[in-house]
Amino acid sequence: MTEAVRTRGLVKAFGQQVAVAGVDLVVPAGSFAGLVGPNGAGKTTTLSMITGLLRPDGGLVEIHGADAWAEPVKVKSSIGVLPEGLRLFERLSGRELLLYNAELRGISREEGAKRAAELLKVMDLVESQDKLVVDYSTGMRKKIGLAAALLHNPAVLFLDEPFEGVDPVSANTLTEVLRRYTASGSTVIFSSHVMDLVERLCDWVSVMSRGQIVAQGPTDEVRRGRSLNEAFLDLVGAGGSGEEGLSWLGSSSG
Ligand SMILES: Nc1ncnc2c1ncn2[C@@H]1O[C@H](COP(=O)(O)OP(=O)(O)OP(=O)(O)O)[C@@H](O)[C@H]1O
Repeated sequence: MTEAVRTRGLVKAFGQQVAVAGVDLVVPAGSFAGLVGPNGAGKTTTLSMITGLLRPDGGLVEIHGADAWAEPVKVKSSIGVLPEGLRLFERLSGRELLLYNAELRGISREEGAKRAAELLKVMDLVESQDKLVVDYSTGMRKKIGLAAALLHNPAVLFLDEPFEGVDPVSANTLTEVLRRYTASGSTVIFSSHVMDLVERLCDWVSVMSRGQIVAQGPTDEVRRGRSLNEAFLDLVGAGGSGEEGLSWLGSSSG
């Protein structure tokens, strides 16, 4: 198995708060991989350390065998990132954003313009290509962010909650684009809370809880005959039963 991503003992604390407590994440090349976990499990922190946005306190990140923090230029040229919060260049139009990204990535103007036009078409953003990104809706921002992340044809694509705020038609488009991309041997890793989506799309899943990987492998092996949602609840604990407290809620006697 060729590994697209491997982390060894990845650690990050914010003051007293240990966000990531020794993560060994593995994703085989060519996977459509899901990273799932409850709120605060450490998914964003882990993805930020893998993609060079946040320096780890300890541990190792390897992308296709290269140390991401020792060889940042080499590794960053081979990855695409759709980060949480989507910090984009707001005062550029969608088309300008893609052309600027192409230039930053060292792609020729002609090739950049061609790729930008194709991506805008696939993402159904042709009509909005001259609108400023600041005026884009949430879903449009996700789509232009994904287009920018794909422009240089990276070997590995990291997406933090790519489907959040995206309408079903656009989600279908994104899915098709990503499926085509992984079918050619590239790797997608995305974080999500939507278990049905992860179960439907992903052939590999890593489950995080309290800063650690609690299960990881081919989706069918992690599910073991259950739905992914059931497996997830078993693995991370279903949390509060909801039977205690809130006795006042729903009472209409007052
Ligand atoms: N910059 C920061 N400063 C302090 N604490 C942080 C910071 N970033 C993350 N944390 C803490 O680290 C823990 C993990 O956060 P993280 O955002 O990685 O979780 P997550 O799994 O992505 O959660 P969610 O699903 O809610 O997005 C949380 O307890 C969070 O409060």
